[in-house]
Order: sequence, then structure tokens, then C-alpha cells
Amino acid sequence: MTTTRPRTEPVEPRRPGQARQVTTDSGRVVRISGPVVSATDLPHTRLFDVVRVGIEQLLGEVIKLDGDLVVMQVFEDTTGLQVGDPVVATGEPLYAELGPGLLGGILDGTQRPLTNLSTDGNLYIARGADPPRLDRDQRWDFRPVVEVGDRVGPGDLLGSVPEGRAVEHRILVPTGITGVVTAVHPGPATVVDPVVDIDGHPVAMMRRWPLRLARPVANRLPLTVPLITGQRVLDLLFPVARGGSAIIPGGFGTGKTVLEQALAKFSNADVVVYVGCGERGNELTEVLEEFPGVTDPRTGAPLMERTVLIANTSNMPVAAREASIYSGITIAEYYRDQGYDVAMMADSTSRWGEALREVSSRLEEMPAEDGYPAYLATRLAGFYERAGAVQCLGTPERTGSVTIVGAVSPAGGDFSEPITQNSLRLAGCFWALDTALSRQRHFPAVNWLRSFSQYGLDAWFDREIGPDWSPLRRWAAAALQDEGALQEVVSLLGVEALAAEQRITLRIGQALREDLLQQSSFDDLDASCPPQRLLAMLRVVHEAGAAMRSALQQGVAITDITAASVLAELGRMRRWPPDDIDDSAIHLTRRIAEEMSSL
Ligand SMILES: Nc1ncnc2c1ncn2[C@@H]1O[C@H](COP(=O)(O)OP(=O)(O)OP(=O)(O)O)[C@@H](O)[C@H]1O
Repeated sequence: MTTTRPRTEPVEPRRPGQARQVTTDSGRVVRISGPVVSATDLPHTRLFDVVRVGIEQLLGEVIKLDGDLVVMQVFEDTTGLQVGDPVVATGEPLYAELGPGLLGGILDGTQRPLTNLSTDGNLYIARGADPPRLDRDQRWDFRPVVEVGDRVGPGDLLGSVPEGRAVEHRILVPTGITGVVTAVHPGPATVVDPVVDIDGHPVAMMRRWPLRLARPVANRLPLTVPLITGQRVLDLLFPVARGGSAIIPGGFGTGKTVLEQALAKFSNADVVVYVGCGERGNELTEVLEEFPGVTDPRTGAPLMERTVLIANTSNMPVAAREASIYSGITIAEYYRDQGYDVAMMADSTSRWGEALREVSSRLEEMPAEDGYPAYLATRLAGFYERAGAVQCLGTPERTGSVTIVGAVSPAGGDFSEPITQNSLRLAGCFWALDTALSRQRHFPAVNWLRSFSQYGLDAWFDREIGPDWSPLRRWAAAALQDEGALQEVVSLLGVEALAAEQRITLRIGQALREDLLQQSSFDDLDASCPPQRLLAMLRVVHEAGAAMRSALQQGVAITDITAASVLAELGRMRRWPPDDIDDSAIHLTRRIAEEMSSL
């Protein structure tokens, strides 16, 4: 066994174009304004260096250099901090520790493991605590795929360890290392033990990566495959691509959190990173209590085995909230690089924006729209641009993706505010939640007339699910649009003002809304709907429309057609037994046709 310190971190430059050079500095606090603290006597400190502030060594990060003054945001509560207290700069930016053991983790915004769940529903971590981000004691069974003499470069697969039942954790050559394998150490190892030597240098499983830097890839790929969400309204009308991004704007209580959680549970991602950002402690406690008991519908293993939870509740310091989405996206990219499809949920990006606003105002920066800093749009872009489908670096060839779904909570449901507007420009899907729909208990309250998807995924659905997917999708979208227009007439003049043909359109619209788009997240059988089932349901509604029109042509009275009792059966499509979808659909279609022709 070698005694050389294992190479646990990438040897990539500290910042692009600069050689790594770590200099620690010690200074003194001169000003404290909430989470923003200024210090002097830190001559070697650079922007985004990590600092430890005060006697309790609170974790912080340099965000501004102003002459001799070094301004930092502190990720922990600064109560009790005094002018004159010591500040130590570490000379390094904020890093994520990446390696086996991330999945199943419950972390704070700076990736510190959170284990204390208090009785009042809040999460705590001791101030100044600086535990290792990855467990240093747990041993993982390293299974190498390289042999001595192999030549390897960045991103090449060295071996893997089983991480839970759902994911094989692939250990890759760190960025910046190219050489020949000179030793291989199979078997149990901690994340810092050497598992392979490259040119005589030990390489461990753990990597460190600066949070604010996107991880490198070989190529970005076009977005052609959907992330199946299991939510009918989304998969049918506004599908998101794997590697794409979506935002869920919605007023208070419109169902953002329930939808984000449904996506975390049921979307067909390999790995889920869920960032609870600035939400109420009890909402996150629900997640923390519920997720460990949920079974992953794809693997049968506990959902947590493919999930990382990052929690920054509203009672936690705002600066850590700002860091939390970078911790989340860095972990997401790390699994993407292994060849996995990762979904990252951020709930809510508005709270993240508010953290930016608070820090900016304490820096006394010139406020832009609604008090947000002028760099809000750039920061949001920097986040959403880290979504993508990619060809990963290294061999064997593999692809991976990170899909981002960000909830937005505009005050008063006003979508014209800056976070919604800036996010709208960046995201490929806009899933607008509607207060009126949520009041009517129509869930998910996605407004089908205001929402959109920019991803062209029809070809995939037609090929993989059924060739009639895209024609039926267009038919449903048009029918909903037509029904919306007719509803306006009805609200002014009453239903009798409509022609019989239009009243059929109204009835079809109702079936689409109530029997197809509505889906309760709390109904075990219906919480998630595979696309095959969705297509079967859609075909039945389409056929029901055709049967109604043909009855009308036969001279049946419109009131008899729309009141036909068999139409109530459409509401029971969501109860079809999962292994009997096709037969149930054929049976119901036949019954509707028979009843309509017997009228
Ligand atoms: N898909 C759904 N199925 C069934 N009920 C739902 C669904 N979505 C939302 N609800 C109902 O709406 C309530 C509010 O949802 P949720 O907490 O997700 O709203 P929110 O938009 O996140 O609220 P806030 O603005 O407080 O963050 C839920 O408690 C639930 O009763």
C-alpha cells in the first residue's frame, strides 16, 4: 500500500487558465450586515474564495473585493459575530465533494449532511460545523474495469461500485489526468482510499468540483427524447425533453410543490436531485418523511436510493439558499457524466432570487426591477444553461442528461414579475399553474391555454408509443382551444345559444379536462400515468367524440347525446387495472358506440 496522499481532487486549473495556488490569509471583521460581512487584512484573497468567519468559523464566500475591503456572504446565522473577530480565507472556492454516498443524502445548501430533524419540523446543523461532505468511513466495493498498462484520459471509466440497488456508481478518470494505469486496487475502499494508480499517482473515488463551474462534456446533443413525467397534461400537451428545462410558475397554493414532488417520484429519470429552496420547514419535512417510505416504481427499491435531497428552508440563512442550487446542479452533472439521465427539481427559484436580492441590497448595489440585482438574468441563465443532453467525456461512449424543473412563486400569481419573466425566456417549457383551476380543485392546475413546450418530441412519441400520438395530441389541443372559446359564449349567452355541433365540442372539451387532464397526486392508482395508458384514454375520448357526432347526424337530439349515461364511464378510465388497459379501452369504445347508435 502506498503512503502517497491519494489524489482525491481534479487537477484542473483552479480557475480556467490559472494554476492552482492555495494561499491562506487571516484578517479581521470590520462590518456585519446580516449575512454580509466585511473584513480587512486579507491581501491574497480572491473572489469566490471560501472563508471561515469568527470564533465559530462560520462558512462564507467572498463575493466582492473593494480596495482592501473583502466582502463575504456567510452561509450561517451571523448572530453573535463581532467587529474584530478573526476571518480566515482558505484560498479555495466552494467545492462539492463528489463520489459514492451522495444518493440517499439529505444535505444543506453547502452540501453538509443534515441528520437532525427536530420535533418542530425544522432541520438543524450546528453553527460552524464542517463535517466531511462525503462519509470517510463507509467502504464501497470497487470493481475495476481497467488493467495495469491501460492508457486512460479524462472521463474514462476506471470501475464502478454499487450505490444502492438503483444505480451503479461509475468511477471516472478525473479531469486533467492522462496517463498509464500502474496499479489497480479492487475491493472495499473508502472514498479517499486509492483505487487505481495512474503514472504512479494514487487516484481515489472522491472528486472535488467548484460549485459555480459547469463540468466539462465532449459534446452537447440535440434534445429528442422526452422525460416522461407520468403527468398526463404534461406528457401529452407540454412534454419536456431529457436535457431540457421547464418552469412551474404559480400563485400561492396552486400546487407547485405537489407537482415537483410528483415529478421527483414518477419521472423516468435515473437520478433525482431535489432542492427545497426557501420553502417552509414543514413542507420539506413532509418530503423528508415521505420519500424514504416511497418505492421507486421503476426499480422497486426505495426512492431515496436514487435521490439526493438538498434542503434550505425559509428559516435557514439566505446565503446558503443561494448556494443550494449550485450544489444541486453540480451533483446532477456529476451523475450525468457517468451516463445517467438526471432530473433536478428546484422549489422555489423565487426564494433563491430573493436570497440574491437580499444579499445585493446589503451590498448596497443599485437595484434593478423590483429590487432584484441587475445580474439576476445572468445568474438565472447560468443556472438553466447547465441543463442539457450530452455526450460524456471519455470511454466507453455514453450519453447523459440533466433536466431542470424550477418552480416559480410570483407574489399574487403575477407572471409579469422579473423571476417569472427571466425564467420564461430561458426555459423550454412553461407549465403555468392557474389559481382559478386550483380553486376548482382541478389538479394539476396547469393552464392548457397559457402553457407551452418548445420541444419537438412528436417523432419520439409516434415511434415509441403509437403512430396516432401526434395527430391525437393536435386534435386534443385544438378541441381544448375550441372549448375555451365556446365557454366564453356560454358564460355570456348560455348553452342554448350554441349549435348542436358546438355542444358536442363542449362535451368533448369537458371529457378532456375532467377525465384526462385531471390527475390526483394522492390517488395511488392514478398518481402516475404511463404514456401507453394515456394514449389509450385519449383514443377512447376521440372515439366518443366521433360516436356523438355520428348520433347527431342520425338525427338524435343533442340533449340525449350529451346526457348519455355511458359518457360517465370516461371518468372511470383512470381506474382501469394496469394490466388490462387495451381490453378496457376496446370495451369502453364499443359500449359508447353501441349506446350512441341505440339512442
Ligand atoms: N396534483 C395534485 N393532486 C391533488 N391535489 C393537489 C395537486 N396539486 C395540488 N394539490 C392540492 O393543493 C394543495 C396546495 O399544493 P402545494 O402545496 O403544492 O401548492 P404550492 O403552489 O406549492 O403552495 P405555496 O405557494 O404555499 O408554495 C395541496 O395541499 C393539495 O391539496
